[in-house]
Amino acid sequence: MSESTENQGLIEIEGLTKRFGGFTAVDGVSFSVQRGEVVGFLGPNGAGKSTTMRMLAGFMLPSEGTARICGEDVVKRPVAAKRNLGFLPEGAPTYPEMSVADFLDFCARIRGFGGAERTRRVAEAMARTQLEGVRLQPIETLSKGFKRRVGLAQALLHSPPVLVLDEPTDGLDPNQKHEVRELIRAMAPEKAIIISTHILEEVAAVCTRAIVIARGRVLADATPAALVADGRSMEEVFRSLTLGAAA
Ligand SMILES: Nc1ncnc2c1ncn2[C@@H]1O[C@H](COP(=O)(O)OP(=O)(O)OP(=O)(O)O)[C@@H](O)[C@H]1O
Repeated sequence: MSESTENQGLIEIEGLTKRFGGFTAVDGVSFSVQRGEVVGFLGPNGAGKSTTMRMLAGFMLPSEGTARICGEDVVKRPVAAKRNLGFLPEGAPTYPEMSVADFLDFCARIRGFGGAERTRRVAEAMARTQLEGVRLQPIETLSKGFKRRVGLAQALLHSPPVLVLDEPTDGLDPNQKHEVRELIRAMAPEKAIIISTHILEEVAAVCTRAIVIARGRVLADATPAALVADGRSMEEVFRSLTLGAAA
């Protein structure tokens, strides 16, 4: 990574736009994320959070605009960009018939790890997401929270500097939510992390910055403390921003 890339931020999004036919789901979104930042991506259902994250992760082509990870354009240099990225998509991991251990081993192989290094990485990812107890169970037989954690383990396998996590605590019980938040906090100093969430307390608990979007547009981009500086609760701020946009 060059010095100029380091100064630019590990994530750089400029004018990102996605149209589905005549409908604009993401509308000129721009922001950058530096190492050490945990950005909470907030917005009502259908605001464009997952679509933005999918474009950033190179899983969906933008209609306009660019996204770069560690300076690498996700459309022009997808392999280089994805090497530096861990992505937790919405929902459950694919390959439901595979066991947790086999799935993670398969992901590690695709990431280019072999031998003892691959074994070590799979074991470490399972330990960090507390999956050892279900390591031999087929993914399709797991509860929603466990499936989520398999997805998270897959995103962490290669220790990427950038993490894009779409609702990482969705479906987890309170103890597991706590564990995942602790894990995100522990990794934060070394990485640039974006998490989408509907849980406003999560933003105060783990995020250094909050970006609120509605109807595909960024409505606020500030620290959680700045958003509630006038004495309102995070819920009140969220409602006034997003209901205003829907009017
Ligand atoms: N493949 C697609 N084809 C057509 N419309 C789509 C497609 N994917 C997303 N959309 C629409 O784009 C808008 C944004 O969806 P998106 O999933 O990004 O929202 P979100 O903020 O992640 O919502 P949620 O909080 O419910 O997960 C929605 O209106 C959705 O119906």
